[in-house]
Amino acid sequence: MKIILEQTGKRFNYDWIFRRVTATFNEGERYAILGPNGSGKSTLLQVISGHLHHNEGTISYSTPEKLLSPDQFFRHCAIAAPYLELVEEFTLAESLQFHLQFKQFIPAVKPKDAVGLVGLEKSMHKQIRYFSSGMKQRLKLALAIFSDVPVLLLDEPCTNLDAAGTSLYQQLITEYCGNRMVIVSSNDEQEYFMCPNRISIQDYKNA
Ligand SMILES: Nc1ncnc2c1ncn2[C@@H]1O[C@H](COP(=O)(O)OP(=O)(O)OP(=O)(O)O)[C@@H](O)[C@H]1O
Repeated sequence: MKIILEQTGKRFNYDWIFRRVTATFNEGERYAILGPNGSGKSTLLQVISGHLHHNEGTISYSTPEKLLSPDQFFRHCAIAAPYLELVEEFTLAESLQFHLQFKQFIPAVKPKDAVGLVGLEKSMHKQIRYFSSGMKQRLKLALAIFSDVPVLLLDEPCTNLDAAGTSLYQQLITEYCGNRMVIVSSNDEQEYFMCPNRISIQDYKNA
């Protein structure tokens, strides 16, 4: 999978959040989008994911075989982000079952083992509405990182995690991301420790 942004810009009303972003995201590489609070990291990640439309420039998605239309890209990526909510009425078991209808897990992770890998085995039949914020985040990370897709998009992945949760996140990235493309939006080094490629959103302000 390759994602190419050319002269891409996004505005909300009359405010340009970023302009003229030209970047290539290559198969298997890891990228961090960096910048202070409110600078537009999350907006850029949402534009890349297709959740938000850009206002100028282009974004293209391609596999080695073909060009994908933007509405096909979601099948090839998994996202963990604070604004993507879990279904509160589901139990953990139901959440897992629901997710697996759309995206299978990587061969290294059997669905029955996934919950234990993120320390939630005791909550299998608890409704998500009764999960703590850190438990919800562990589940979001599991659903994204274990999904068998070539692109992982992670927005502030350690939000609400304690120190043990943060080291679990780092372990999951190290053990399960393999050769997949990972793009992290963050201002915390612990979240983007694995990303040699760094994009500063500040470079695209007032451009
Ligand atoms: N739906 C929206 N309508 C109008 N403005 C928005 C909307 N979403 C975000 N913004 C604005 O866009 C700017 C960038 O927000 P964004 O969430 O991308 O920043 P961020 O760099 O991810 O911040 P943080 O580090 O605090 O998460 C902010 O000024 C924000 O108020």
